[in-house]
Amino acid sequence: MQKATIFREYFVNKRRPYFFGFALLSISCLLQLLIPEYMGQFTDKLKGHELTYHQAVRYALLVMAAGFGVAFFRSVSRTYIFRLARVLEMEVRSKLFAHWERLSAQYFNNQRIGDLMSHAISDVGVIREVTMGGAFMVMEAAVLITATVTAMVITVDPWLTLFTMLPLPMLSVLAYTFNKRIQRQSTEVQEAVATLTSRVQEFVAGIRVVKAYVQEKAEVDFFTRDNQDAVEKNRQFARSNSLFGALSSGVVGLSFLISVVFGGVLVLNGTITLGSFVAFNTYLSLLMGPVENLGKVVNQLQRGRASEDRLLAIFMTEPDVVDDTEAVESIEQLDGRVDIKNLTFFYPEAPEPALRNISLSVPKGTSLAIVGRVGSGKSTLVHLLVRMYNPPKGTVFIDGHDIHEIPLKTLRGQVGIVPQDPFLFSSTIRENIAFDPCPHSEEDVLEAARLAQVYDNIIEFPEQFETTLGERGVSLSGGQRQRVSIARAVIKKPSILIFDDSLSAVDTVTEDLILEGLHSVMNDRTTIIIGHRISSVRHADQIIVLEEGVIAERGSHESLLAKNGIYADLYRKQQLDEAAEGLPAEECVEQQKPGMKLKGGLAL
Ligand SMILES: Nc1ncnc2c1ncn2[C@@H]1O[C@H](COP(=O)(O)OP(=O)(O)OP(=O)(O)O)[C@@H](O)[C@H]1O
Repeated sequence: MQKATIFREYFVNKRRPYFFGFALLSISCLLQLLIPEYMGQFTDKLKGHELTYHQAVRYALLVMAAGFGVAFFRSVSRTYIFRLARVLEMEVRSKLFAHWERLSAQYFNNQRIGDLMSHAISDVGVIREVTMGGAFMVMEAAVLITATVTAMVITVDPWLTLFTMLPLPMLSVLAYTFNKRIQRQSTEVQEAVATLTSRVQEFVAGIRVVKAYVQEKAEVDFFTRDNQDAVEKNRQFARSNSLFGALSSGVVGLSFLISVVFGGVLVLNGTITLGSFVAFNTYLSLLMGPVENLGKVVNQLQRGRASEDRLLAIFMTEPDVVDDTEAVESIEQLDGRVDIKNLTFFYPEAPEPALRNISLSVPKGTSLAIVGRVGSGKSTLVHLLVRMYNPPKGTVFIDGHDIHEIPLKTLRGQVGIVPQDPFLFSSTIRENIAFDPCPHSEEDVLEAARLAQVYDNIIEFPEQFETTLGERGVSLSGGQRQRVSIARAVIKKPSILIFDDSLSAVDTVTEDLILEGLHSVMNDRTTIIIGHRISSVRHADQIIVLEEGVIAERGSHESLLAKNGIYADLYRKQQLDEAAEGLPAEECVEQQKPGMKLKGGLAL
């Protein structure tokens, strides 16, 4: 996108409606010129004692009619132009949202929520102000200044007009001087507001952590500091604006002084009539508003440019995960065979790879479990399967297709991922579960909830599936949130189902019930499960152990125990932990659920 396209494109596309609004506004401006003319005639007649009662009433009515005409055409054109700007505001905001939706997870990793909100609200608002009030003021100033100065020259005196106009170029000098300062301060105000917004957002999202660590006072101090900073930035901005306004008014006042002194001399020596002098000063008062507005418009345009630059920077950010040119539209269905060949993956700008030389195969309908220490690359590996980030070409294959050949819509429609963070939207439980482009029946929602072992919890709420969740699902426990998140993935009946450590907040009994329940729907589908508990992964057809991005061990539960390596070590530690709690690892599940013996594979 080229520079300055938001305004340019908009004014080019809307040139006809703007021309119509401009025509209406011009009528209003021209009607305004009648008033000084009538005032001048009235004064001359009055001074010459020629004014009859009838003529006085006529002048009063003419001035009133002109006033009504001005008000009517001005308000119609204003409403018309303002409505156009509101449409632009809506369009830019929608375009921004749509663009954000196309950007990758990596983009959002590097952004503060407050900044994003400031772009969506403040910057788009400034764009609207420029095309609304700004455009209106520019049009009014252009017509009114041209017409008024012409009328002054023709109907009163060219020299008086020239001298009176002399101070006005100083306005341009002022605008130039204040130009940079106001633009910089506008950016600082936006940034301060963004910081404040981020602070509030983080505080609300992390309220439990704040309370648990008794950080209320520290948080209030941070907030107060940011709040004061925002006020100070706004104060500086307002100070520059009002100084600019005051100096502009001073310049206009100087014009009035010249008009009164020089015009008075012209009246005294008989060059112009008293009526012309009155008309001249009335013309001058008509000019004051638009000339002052020009100064405001300059400021507004500066702010508009700053906002436009920030928005263009977003629009010019190319999404790094898109359908490749080699994407094959005809791939609409996936069976679920996963092959990874010599995959080495670096996060952008990371010096070390997060994954090194990974090779593995997961046949359709089987299960793979991934274990490993914190930060060993487990989530990275599964995120690459849904192209949250781009794996190198020729490394990740599904059903034999390089993942880059699979349209994103197919890939993400057929691979269900239950993420580590079970984020829920502030809507009903039903809407959170049926969060899929494909419509789902009532029965599908209930079945998904049953499979995820959350049905019994939901029906205990007074509004059951219609229960509205607060932001991040605060009215649910961590385990319930995880299970609603599982229901959201299983309702899609994906060909590949991925659990990214998403059974950590449920007990081992519920975990087994979930896995066993899924067995019926996942019989010929592929499952990948990341888990820290051996109980989550031990039944998988194959297990890999990641260590610093490398597959350190692979095999079945039994073969890995026999190897007596990292996996066996982990297993022993977990057994000791559970024994310390008085609950032998294996006996625990089997004692609590007599008769339930998981079948081969991952019980899926
Ligand atoms: N978006 C990112 N940008 C840069 N580096 C990242 C990003 N996400 C993860 N990493 C790094 O990649 C490595 C692997 O992270 P990953 O989240 O895959 O680990 P993990 O095994 O899933 O850890 P955990 O068990 O804590 O979930 C870590 O060193 C991490 O710091």
